[in-house]
Amino acid sequence: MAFWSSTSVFTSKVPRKILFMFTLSVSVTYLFYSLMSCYNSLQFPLQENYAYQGRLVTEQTTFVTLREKLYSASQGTTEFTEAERPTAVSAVKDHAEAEQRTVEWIRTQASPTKSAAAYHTSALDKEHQDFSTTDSELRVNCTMDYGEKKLPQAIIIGVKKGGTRALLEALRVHPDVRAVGNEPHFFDRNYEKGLDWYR
Ligand SMILES: Nc1ncnc2c1ncn2[C@@H]1O[C@H](COP(=O)(O)OS(=O)(=O)O)[C@@H](OP(=O)(O)O)[C@H]1O
Repeated sequence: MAFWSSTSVFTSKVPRKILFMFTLSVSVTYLFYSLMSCYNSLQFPLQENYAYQGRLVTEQTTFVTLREKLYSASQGTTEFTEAERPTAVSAVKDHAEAEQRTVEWIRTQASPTKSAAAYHTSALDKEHQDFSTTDSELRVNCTMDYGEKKLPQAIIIGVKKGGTRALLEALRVHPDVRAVGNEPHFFDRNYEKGLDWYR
């Protein structure tokens, strides 16, 4: 009595060439869908974004280093040299002034009437309390690599091909605007990662 495995019956009836083509097409299809599903993680940022992010990290690192040094100096643990002190103080002051100017600008732009201005001012103050990193939190929340992490003060929302990238690049030109390098897609793709990821 002869025993035939199902595989040998299959291969004996179907030409090997067709079987090979079928296997190949299934593999290619599988590979294609795998690439499509992880398309986002495979998206490489543009070269200029690398350059921009490099500049951003350098600036932020310098600022945080100076700020921490100043804090340490105020606590009496770090000594600035006479040459370093004026530069450090003015860098921190410039950054703080830039942040203040941005907040003032938002207040004036977003508040056409006096009552609305009062409303927005209190709302902004509340938001500042809720979301901003305080000086005491700064030492816990900031990393030396990425600087001070904050939630955004403005969000660009738009459909695909709606020109959001052009708007982002135009806003980025303003010296007081700090914009992300790539679109973070927090609300549509990364919402479950939470606010800590978003910062
Ligand atoms: N001002 C203005 N007027 C007309 N068209 C404009 C404008 N700004 C950007 N664009 C065009 O918008 C397309 C890019 O949109 P997005 O940045 O939203 O693209 S993306 O979906 O985020 O990838 C992109 O279109 P395509 O070149 O066809 O891709 C841009 O050329």
